[in-house]
Amino acid sequence: MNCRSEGSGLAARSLCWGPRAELMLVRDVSFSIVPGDRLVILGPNGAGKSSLLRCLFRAVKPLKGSVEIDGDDLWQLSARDAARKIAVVLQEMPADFPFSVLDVVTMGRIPRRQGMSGWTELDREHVHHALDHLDLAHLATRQFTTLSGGEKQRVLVARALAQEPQIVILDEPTNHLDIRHQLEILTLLRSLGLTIVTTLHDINLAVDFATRIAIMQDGRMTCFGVPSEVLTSLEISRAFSVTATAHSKVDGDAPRFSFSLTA
Ligand SMILES: Nc1ncnc2c1ncn2[C@@H]1O[C@H](COP(=O)(O)OP(=O)(O)OP(=O)(O)O)[C@@H](O)[C@H]1O
Repeated sequence: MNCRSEGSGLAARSLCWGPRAELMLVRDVSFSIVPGDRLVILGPNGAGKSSLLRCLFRAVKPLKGSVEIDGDDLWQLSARDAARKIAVVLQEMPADFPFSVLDVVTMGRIPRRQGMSGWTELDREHVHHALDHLDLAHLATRQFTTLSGGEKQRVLVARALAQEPQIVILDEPTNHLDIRHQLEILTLLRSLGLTIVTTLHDINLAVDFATRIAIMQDGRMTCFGVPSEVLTSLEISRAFSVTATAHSKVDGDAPRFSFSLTA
């Protein structure tokens, strides 16, 4: 079975959202990515990154503006169609979550289920393929709550893959992962050919992973573009209020950075 897919285009048009009209957490955000793009959203704590993601995967409805998938307004799609197109990997998971790893990954198939029918052979194939892909087959019968943070993270990515989405949206997918698993998960995501939108706090990981970078500050997208253009010492220093020093820029690639507190 092949996990590769085409991905979908995704766009935000003058997007605004907040829990109430006088508290806007996403302010007039516009961007557009094409199928197969990997957009990394960077920004300081509280900049509105997770709030923007929530708009993109239809958890909250924009107060103004719109989100489009392949030119279609996200809110004109049925919830089921949206769930088939977009898979989401978040941090939060209830502590009392009495399911096995196999159960959790199988949940990724729910948007693909026909009526009240049981799981098909195809469903099982996708689930086992996703478990194998994330090196989780040996944990299939374990209770999800007994896993380490890194193992849980891999299960949630496997659930997303089992869904056969065109777009995967992830909030800090490398949290809890050791450096090897961070690199493995980003390499895997990159190999899928899907459209990916993710937040990351590690700017140097973002350099290698992203085809597009966005920087958010105070609810606004202050920069958007290819990593080599957006990730400059000046922009990073400005956004994060630190001194960012660029190292070893080669052949038009974005450089790596080291950081220190600004005196
Ligand atoms: N429902 C809400 N009501 C009030 N304030 C909220 C609500 N949701 C988020 N906030 C606040 O809005 C700001 C942006 O939150 P958000 O989680 O989008 O930021 P973030 O960039 O993802 O931050 P982090 O990097 O710390 O995860 C934060 O100050 C947060 O406390």
